[in-house]
Amino acid sequence: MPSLNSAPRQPLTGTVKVPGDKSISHRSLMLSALAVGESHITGLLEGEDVLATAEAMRAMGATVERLGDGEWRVSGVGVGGLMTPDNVIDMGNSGTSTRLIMGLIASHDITVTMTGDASLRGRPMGRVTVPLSEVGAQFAAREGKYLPLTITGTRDPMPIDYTPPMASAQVKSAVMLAGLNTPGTTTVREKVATRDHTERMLSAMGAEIDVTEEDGLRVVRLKGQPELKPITLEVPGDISSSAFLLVAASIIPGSDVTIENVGMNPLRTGIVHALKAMGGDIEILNARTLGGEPVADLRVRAAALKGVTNLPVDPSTMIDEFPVLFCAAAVAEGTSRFTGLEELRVKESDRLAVMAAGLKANGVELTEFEDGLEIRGAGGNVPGGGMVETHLDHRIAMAFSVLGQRADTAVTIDDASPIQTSFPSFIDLMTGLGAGLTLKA
Ligand SMILES: O=C(O)C1=C[C@@H](OP(=O)(O)O)[C@@H](O)[C@H](O)C1
Ligand SMILES: C=C(OP(=O)(O)O)C(=O)O
Repeated sequence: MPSLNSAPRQPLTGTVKVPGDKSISHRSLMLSALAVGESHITGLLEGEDVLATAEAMRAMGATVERLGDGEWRVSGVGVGGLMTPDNVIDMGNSGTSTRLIMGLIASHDITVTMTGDASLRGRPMGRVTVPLSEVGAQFAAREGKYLPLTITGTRDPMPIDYTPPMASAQVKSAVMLAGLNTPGTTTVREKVATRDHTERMLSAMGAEIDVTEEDGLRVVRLKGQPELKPITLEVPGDISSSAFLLVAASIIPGSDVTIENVGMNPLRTGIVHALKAMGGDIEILNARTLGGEPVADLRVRAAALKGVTNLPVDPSTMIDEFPVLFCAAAVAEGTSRFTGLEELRVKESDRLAVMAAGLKANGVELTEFEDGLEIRGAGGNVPGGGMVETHLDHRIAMAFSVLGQRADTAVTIDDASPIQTSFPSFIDLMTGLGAGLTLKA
């Protein structure tokens, strides 16, 4: 369990690319595994979460091969062609792999047992077992809702019309993916629009998928049992990974960083708007489209950030970026107040409680609410000197690596290993730009 020491070194300067988008990488492997023919993917994120998806799709019969750095070839089994794996599948730390693959299995006549690490085994699965039971799948889960869990899909799936009670792209996608091998039309009605990578990719692969606005809801309808065409896809850089660089360069005086090829799907760009609302200096350059998704280069320069009490963005457009945004608020001048964030309590860790504890340990003043945090910014360096417990959460480890760059005394992160799940090159990339990050065995 290597710990990580974060202390200021020099301004961040340079031009970099971050690894491929995690959400798009997962979906590219799952959907190409169901296509008829050979798909070719470049820029795939080779973090542990996506590798867990690759292994699971292989275990269920697809041919998934790594050709080189980020370059993968997948031969699909066709919609309806998944097979029962000959062992338990281990999803590691990845909620997205678990919930989306449960959707795929639900409408296949196969049985799969899934497990994961201590973090994943504590995350709620009822949010997907409830709608997937309506489809006809059966579940045996620990305490009715946790991994390890055995799912038995049905040979006779029902198309459902489902309105998820929470804003979750994973729940929406699980239901849509179950709808793939289901006759008739599967419908999901979202109260709040969440990331639409599943919809975009299914449409690019030839599925009939239709998105409308009805009675204030975003309604997605998928016609079942399409033949999916294979894809040739270049995965854009992950804006959620870029967020650590955006905040770091904003708060470290003298920084000037350009991140090339960042995915700018409008349902993911909340962090850019949030930082701008705090006085951040971010330029969006060279906007273009790549593989059905908008991308751009982002130039970020240091700025004197101000606290924000009324964030002008929907939380779902930056849900994984709140830990690092809280660190920006800790350094900003004035008080920030973030609410409507109850979903953060069911991520890899309880991100409200774990961030509150780590910030307090480093001298930041704050109040924790049921659904958010109020953070009283230092208007400059935070005291630091604290030990942060990451609780197997990559975003916590990376957020505090960023905060340490504006601390009077170094910040220590107890365990850097979770960073491997989503951003394996994080420490090298940050130190290459000028950050002071040191791993301790
Ligand atoms: O669909 C996806 O790829 C994801 C959806 C989000 O989860 P929820 O659906 O639980 O909000 C996000 O936190 C996760 O990192 C990736
Ligand atoms: C919540 C996250 O991922 P997952 O739900 O896939 O574990 C994340 O990456 O921050």
